[in-house]
Amino acid sequence: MRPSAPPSDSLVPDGLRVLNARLAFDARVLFDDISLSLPASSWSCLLGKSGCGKSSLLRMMAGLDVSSNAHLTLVDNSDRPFKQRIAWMGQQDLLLPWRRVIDNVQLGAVMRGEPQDVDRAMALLERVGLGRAARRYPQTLSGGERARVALARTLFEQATLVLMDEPFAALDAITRLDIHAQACELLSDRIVLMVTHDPLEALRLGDQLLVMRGSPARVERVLPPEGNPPRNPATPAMSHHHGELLNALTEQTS
Ligand SMILES: Nc1ncnc2c1ncn2[C@@H]1O[C@H](COP(=O)(O)OP(=O)(O)OP(=O)(O)O)[C@@H](O)[C@H]1O
Repeated sequence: MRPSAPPSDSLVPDGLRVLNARLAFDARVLFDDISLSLPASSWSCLLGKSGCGKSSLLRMMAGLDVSSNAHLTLVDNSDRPFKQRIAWMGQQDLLLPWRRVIDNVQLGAVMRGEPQDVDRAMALLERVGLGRAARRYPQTLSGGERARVALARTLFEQATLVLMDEPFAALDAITRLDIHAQACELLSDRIVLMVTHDPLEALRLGDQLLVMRGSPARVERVLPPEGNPPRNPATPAMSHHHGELLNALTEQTS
């Protein structure tokens, strides 16, 4: 296996630290004392066996109520409350079928009772290649187009931290490659933490690869391949890293 390093302890300027994350359901401790650093303008991909607590960790970071025995501290150098600086993108796009695409992009503003900004929403739709679909309803779009609308809605939020829980899992392989490239470019100035089950997706997009394993789970960093994301998945180096990451995911730890 390639050299791995424990999550860095240093505070990253303009980045984010998660400190002392703990989650238990009754007597079952999923993880305890997990700390990680998420650097500014970077993608961190979180992998691990089903049930190890990846989604729960993300939900805890989003400030959602996961368990009475859930705790973590988020630290960065901004004074604005975290809840105002977090965007969420999940496996389901959660587009409202009765709202046009342009209105779905602005949904966050509507729900918060803020003024809409049609020009900015339109500019974002143009950036994801869907300017001409602005007046359509979600059910008239393909899965890939819906995912791009969800991406535009995430961008509309102007959040510093973007939490993604398997956002591309439902897409076919080719559409996924396309949207990887787009998401990578459009979210390059954010702190992204993405849960994925797909090692190749993590290797393509991750500046940092975080593997949760063990019981209670710990987080270990696995070095990503050379080069900047989005990396070409069809290279010998990627195949090599793919094998190593699969090994890291399946190796048993106490
Ligand atoms: N409210 C709850 N009460 C009891 N157990 C729960 C509750 N919510 C989640 N769990 C358990 O916590 C564990 C972690 O769930 P979580 O969804 O975070 O895992 P995950 O690593 O994201 O899994 P997957 O990769 O399959 O999505 C699971 O075993 C789940 O059954």
